[in-house]
Amino acid sequence: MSVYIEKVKAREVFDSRGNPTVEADVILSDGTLGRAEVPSGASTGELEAVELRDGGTRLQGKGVSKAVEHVNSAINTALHGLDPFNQGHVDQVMIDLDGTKNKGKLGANAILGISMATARAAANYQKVPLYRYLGGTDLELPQTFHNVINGGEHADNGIDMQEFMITPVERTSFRDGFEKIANTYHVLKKVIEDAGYQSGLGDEGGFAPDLKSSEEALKMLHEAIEKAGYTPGKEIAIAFDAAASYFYNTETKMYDFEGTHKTPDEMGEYYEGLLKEFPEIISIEDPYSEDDWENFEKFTAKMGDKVQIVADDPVCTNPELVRKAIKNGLANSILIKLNQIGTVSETLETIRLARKNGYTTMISHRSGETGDTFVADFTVATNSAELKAGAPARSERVEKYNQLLRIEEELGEDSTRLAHFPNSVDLD
Ligand SMILES: C=C(OP(=O)(O)O)C(=O)O
Ligand SMILES: [Mg+2]
Repeated sequence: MSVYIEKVKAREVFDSRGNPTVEADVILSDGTLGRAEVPSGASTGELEAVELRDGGTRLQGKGVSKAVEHVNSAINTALHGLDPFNQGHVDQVMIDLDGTKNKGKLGANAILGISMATARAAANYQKVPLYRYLGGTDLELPQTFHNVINGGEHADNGIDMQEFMITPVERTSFRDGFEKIANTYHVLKKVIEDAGYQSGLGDEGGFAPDLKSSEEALKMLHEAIEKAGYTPGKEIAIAFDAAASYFYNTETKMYDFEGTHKTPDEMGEYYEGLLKEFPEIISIEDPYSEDDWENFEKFTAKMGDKVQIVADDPVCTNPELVRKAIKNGLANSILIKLNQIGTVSETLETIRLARKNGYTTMISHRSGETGDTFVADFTVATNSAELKAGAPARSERVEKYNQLLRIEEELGEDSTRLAHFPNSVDLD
């Protein structure tokens, strides 16, 4: 082996919500450095790998000094001398060292930081971009989903659904699609202000007006798309993440949604009503709670051939849970968040599993982000065709899109195919 891992180390830095997070370095024997920063969610699935925080887990604002210490001591000792090009082995050594099912001992934030930084170091050593190192050739730019109105856990307003996204659906370059998204975002600000609401921002850079309902938010998106000069569904479509675990009542098994108490069936009727009112909706994430697989499955059986149905909280990027989801027909698409499972190789396994079984995959940022653009390269490398990384505003979000602009420049515009559901079969 010509080059090996000499040393790994980590430090506490801060994320877009001002909370501490892990930055990890992998240094190779020739001095090459790979660096990565770990994001952090707010609407976390119950079964996510553990984000280790000082004085407990998942408490916003708590430090990550224990996770940092695990990198600097145990992980550093275990990885010394390993081949940085054998990502699977590096990840497995950390999984074994941790020894728990949920990475609760060392912390998924410690392990993921080093896992991502290892891939970066290997790419840097080969002097190739990360997307090229991880993905090889025959790559395509993704369709991007932009959360422009924030609700639920991501904003302090009256909207219970979490994310209202716009997405370019024309067969065009990434740059052209993104420009249309940015134009719509600016018009949306005016639509919100003209309706008498504040246009302050939520966690993912979308506006967080104090609307009373999700339907009102969708109406505003529809209006903004038209006022920006586009046809809803033709140039720009709509997607939403209901993140329904947030408004599910585990005792009554009802959905306490925007002042109503809906049965699961009534929730389904509500979604169907939205699809009728806004035919430009092409993707729905987490329409039911992570504790309500039965109704999630029922909805997919009924609506899965009409709209993309994405599973996030119920499966947490976990290959075992994704296997169960596929067997049960839970959804037709899987949301992919690296820190839900905690290593690059396990995330790749989940993606392969989903794809082999006809599920689409949407790579995702977290609501607490950093300037790290790993997910942009990762989406291209895995030909995932879909990425959600927040609004076309706020640098921790926009940096991901700017990285895609750079990648498109390198790959050429032919790399943008916009393989969007349900028209994902390229026939012309
Ligand atoms: C990106 C999301 O939010 P968070 O990072 O808070 O889980 C999501 O729920 O899809
Ligand atoms: Mg989600």
